[in-house]
Amino acid sequence: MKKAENQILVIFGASGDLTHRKLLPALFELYSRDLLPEKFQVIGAARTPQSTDEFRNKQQAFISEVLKISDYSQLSKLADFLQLVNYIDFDTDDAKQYQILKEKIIFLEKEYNIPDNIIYYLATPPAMYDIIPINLQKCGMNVSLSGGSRKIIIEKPFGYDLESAQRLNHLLESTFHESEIFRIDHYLGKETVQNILVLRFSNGIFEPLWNRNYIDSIEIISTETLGVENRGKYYDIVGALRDMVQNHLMQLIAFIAMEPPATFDPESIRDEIAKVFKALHVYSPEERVHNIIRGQYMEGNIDEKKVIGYRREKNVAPNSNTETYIAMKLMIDNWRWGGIPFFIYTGKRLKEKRTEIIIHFKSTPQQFFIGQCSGSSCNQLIIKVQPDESISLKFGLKIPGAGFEVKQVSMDFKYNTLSEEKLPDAYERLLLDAMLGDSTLFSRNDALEASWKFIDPIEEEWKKHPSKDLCYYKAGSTGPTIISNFREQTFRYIRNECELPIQNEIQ
Ligand SMILES: NC(=O)C1=CN([C@@H]2O[C@H](COP(=O)(O)OP(=O)(O)OC[C@H]3O[C@@H](n4cnc5c(N)ncnc54)[C@H](OP(=O)(O)O)[C@@H]3O)[C@@H](O)[C@H]2O)C=CC1
Ligand SMILES: O=C1O[C@H](COP(=O)(O)O)[C@@H](O)[C@H](O)[C@H]1O
Repeated sequence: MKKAENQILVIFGASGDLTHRKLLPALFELYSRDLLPEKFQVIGAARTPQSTDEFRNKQQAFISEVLKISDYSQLSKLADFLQLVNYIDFDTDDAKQYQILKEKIIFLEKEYNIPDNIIYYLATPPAMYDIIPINLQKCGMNVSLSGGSRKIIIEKPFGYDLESAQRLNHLLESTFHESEIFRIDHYLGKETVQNILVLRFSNGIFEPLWNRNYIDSIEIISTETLGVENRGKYYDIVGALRDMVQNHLMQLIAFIAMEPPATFDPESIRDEIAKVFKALHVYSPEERVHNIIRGQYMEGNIDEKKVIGYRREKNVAPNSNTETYIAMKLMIDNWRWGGIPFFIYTGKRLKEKRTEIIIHFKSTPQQFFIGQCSGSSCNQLIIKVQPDESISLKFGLKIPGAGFEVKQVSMDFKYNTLSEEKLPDAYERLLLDAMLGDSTLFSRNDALEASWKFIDPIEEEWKKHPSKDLCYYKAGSTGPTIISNFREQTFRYIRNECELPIQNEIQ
């Protein structure tokens, strides 16, 4: 495995949730697998006053809890890793403090003989995504005068709408080169998501079938049992459409729907992703009513424990109309997918945590056999992204005995049969790729803007009619929607979960 160049990683927002739950555990895993650069230092920066030793002690506790480390050798390895981690008190808004950060970087470069290669990670609230590049530029920290490299990783949400995304893109591109900008979407770091590309482009049997002639419809399901946790303030402004659909689920759609790239290099792949987003059918207001359903969770039970409704969550407006659930039919207006619906479902406080892609193939032209998969097609390809990662192909076979009765059976591949090792966390892969300068699994500006062009009209419509058609569902349920009839491909509310009057049902 190729090693990244020697470098320093600066994490802005180092005292926050993302750093201790994802970034530092991922770096420790890379360290344990000897994948970090030979010479490497981390500088954590945030306002909370604390010494490097205090920061290391806190991270020791966090990381061992997150990774469930208890044995002595692992704990001692963790202590060694934390020697690479430093902390400075830092306010992103205060331009003078960047000079102190610069001096710290120069000190570490000299002390550990690290060339001037710096990677900045923005793990702060999104409101700081513009001030940090501006101040880095003011202090000359966005370029290296000695031929070293600069990179910047930006967390989601990347913008709030098309205009803010364009503004942020413009600002970033005026301070860093596009090849130095890494817009992270952690779904692309998931092993099972990357495998969609390998499944499609290394197996000759799927490509001839992978189009409107053989595929009937595609479902993408991403449900969670978690509520908004301590992120009410962020979530109440954003909602499920911006939090999950605009980024993660659209990336899944892109991997399923994209054309084979000319070559397997980052730009060719990202060209194809952008083309999918540009081909998304933007609904007229009339079409929208029939193709998008939004919901919000009420109180209910998750794992037999009572949980509160969304409107009573901390930092959520008591009369909030923010959606915590989306069911949506998308169409891609191109030659491969014209007329084929992509159904997506995502929501919080649902019955189970599950992310899955189901490719429904068309049925045979005639159905000869009794029980032929209950009248619909026998053939589905199911890509289980998480948990229990697997790929299954479903088909119909004869039940032994007299006659020709058909039963749907399954050929299953489970990831845990491939290796004893647990699958790496998405952030491990993405941090490593960014350090290596490989942008394949990061979003490009044009694709992002195209995705906002699809999302914006929906949000604008909801802004005009904040509570219209908002449907409520009980926490712990399967949500308010089913596809009532796969052949007609229409959504229908599940009556007992939705408080909408019957006449509002979507036919
Ligand atoms: N947590 C998660 O699982 C995910 C988070 N994200 C994104 O990552 C980013 C960080 O999220 P998260 O860690 O949850 O947020 P937190 O609120 O937990 O952390 C924010 C961090 O920013 C620091 N900060 C805030 N203001 C300033 C400032 N003026 N100067 C310097 N540091 C500042 C805070 O520390 P202090 O108060 O000490 O300054 C803290 O370290 C967000 O943009 C979020 O949307 C994306 C996907 C998942
Ligand atoms: O980015 C986000 O993703 C998580 C879901 O991620 P997963 O890897 O657990 O599927 C979601 O809970 C969160 O609201 C969203 O901001």
